[in-house]
Amino acid sequence: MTDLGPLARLDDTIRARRTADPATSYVARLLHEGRAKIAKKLGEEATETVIAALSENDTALTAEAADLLFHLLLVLAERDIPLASVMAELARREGTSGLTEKAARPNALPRRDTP
Ligand SMILES: N=c1c2ncn([C@@H]3O[C@H](COP(=O)(O)OP(=O)(O)OP(=O)(O)O)[C@@H](O)[C@H]3O)c2ncn1[C@@H]1O[C@H](COP(=O)(O)O)[C@@H](O)[C@H]1O
Repeated sequence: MTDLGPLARLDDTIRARRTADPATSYVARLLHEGRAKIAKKLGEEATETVIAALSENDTALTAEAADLLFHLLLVLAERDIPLASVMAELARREGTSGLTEKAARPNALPRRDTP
């Protein structure tokens, strides 16, 4: 099973930094700048992750994935959504194929594999 320890620890650190001095804490500074700036930052990191995903550079993709997770935790912290809630949602989905779930949606159209 994946060790979520470091992610949970980082989440605790981020939430503890909410009241830190923006002059000495990146987390505090970004939170101080507000929701729009944090969301924009997450978008930038997502784009950088996509670019890295399309490259053959595993080191770059690993680093961008870390940046993306870090900024996602910031977005959640700013909204006061516990990481545990996201984990619980993933646990709820465990064992349900994405294909099965999608087909069961109201108004789901039959899949067309050919154009
Ligand atoms: N994991 C991280 C982490 N990952 C990335 N970053 C910072 O996220 C920022 C954004 O990355 P970019 O490459 O986009 O930086 P940039 O281009 O200079 O950003 P912009 O000027 O475009 O806004 C950088 O300053 C990185 O250093 C992080 N900053 C902090 N942490 C963790 O958060 C903890 C608390 O940090 P502070 O709040 O700074 O004490 C640290 O101890 C770390 O564990």
